[in-house]
Amino acid sequence: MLQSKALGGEQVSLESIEWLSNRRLRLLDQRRLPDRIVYCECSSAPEVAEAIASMTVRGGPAIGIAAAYGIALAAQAIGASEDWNAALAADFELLEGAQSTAISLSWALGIMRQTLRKLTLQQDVPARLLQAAIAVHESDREANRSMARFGVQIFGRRHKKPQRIMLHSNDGALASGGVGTALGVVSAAHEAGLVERVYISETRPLLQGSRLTAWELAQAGVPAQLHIDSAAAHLMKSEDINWVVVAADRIAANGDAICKIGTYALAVLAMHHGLRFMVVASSSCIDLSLEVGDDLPLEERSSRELLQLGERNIDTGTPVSNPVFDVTPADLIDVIVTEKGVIERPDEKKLADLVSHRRLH
Ligand SMILES: CSC[C@H]1O[C@H](OP(=O)(O)O)[C@H](O)[C@@H]1O
Repeated sequence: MLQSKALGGEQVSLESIEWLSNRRLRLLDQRRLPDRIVYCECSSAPEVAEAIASMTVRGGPAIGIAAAYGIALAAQAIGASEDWNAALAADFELLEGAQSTAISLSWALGIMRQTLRKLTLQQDVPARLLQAAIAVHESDREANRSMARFGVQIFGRRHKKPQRIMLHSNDGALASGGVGTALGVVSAAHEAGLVERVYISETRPLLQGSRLTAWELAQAGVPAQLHIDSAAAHLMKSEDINWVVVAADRIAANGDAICKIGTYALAVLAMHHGLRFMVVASSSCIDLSLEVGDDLPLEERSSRELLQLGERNIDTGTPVSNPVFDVTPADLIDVIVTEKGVIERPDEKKLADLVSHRRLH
């Protein structure tokens, strides 16, 4: 069990998602962290869909796991049916529509659909769907461990001295079913003595970096400092940083990575300043049906995220653009770390090989 302390000092589990025995899904409300520890309990698929849309639960893998449990909740509420596909159709559609960028959502729901197709009416469908959701959760936990191992090997193999690493957004335990993707690699590398310092960008407008990553790394005892997003270039120029390490919500067939808004800028800056650029994501994030990253419509969120400053409304009537993801071209990515192995200088063939094999190494 991953533990952490809230700002008030009480011990808190970093598990952002927990299935409770009374057929409820408990979510750590990530909007309230780090100063408030608030849980919300879902008992239906619509409640889970709302938790995803409102970013109560966020982060690609965590969203997929929550959606899988959402189907389990729906099946338990139905109890018995002569036609489970029809009975669950609306819940699947609602959950699929809750977020459109993180492929983990559609991937997890695909696993649930696949499970349902293999079940017969003589079987306990609600129980089997819950088992499938638990398996989705556990497979992500294990994938995180594999990615952390592969990432540490890269740092250990290439570098004699501990590294300085820049992070963006939050891709740790809160955003996953285990230790996280990019943050899992960084935490494991720190335990191996391979991290000198981490530079965390606050990640406006929802501050995934300053609220969540800073909180996770403080609990892990990783030396880190926080900066505003627009300080990244200055720090790369003046601080001898070695790596940028990020997660991806989706990876196109040619290796373009769709990640949190601001990641593309960091990749361009990393190229200019001679830093290496690592993307950490499970192989299920690779979308071979998406030829290039720019083919994916990028999500925009409400202008309120920019115009509501605490109690203050700073709306001047100026039109707002609030894209929440962007595309980092494959040629700016040095290495993609997945649970199956590592791809250096990603390209279409290497990604297709990775997807078709159980493991690369
Ligand atoms: C891929 S998991 C972490 C993922 O979460 C962030 O997005 P959001 O906070 O909007 O869910 C960011 O895109 C990271 O890539």
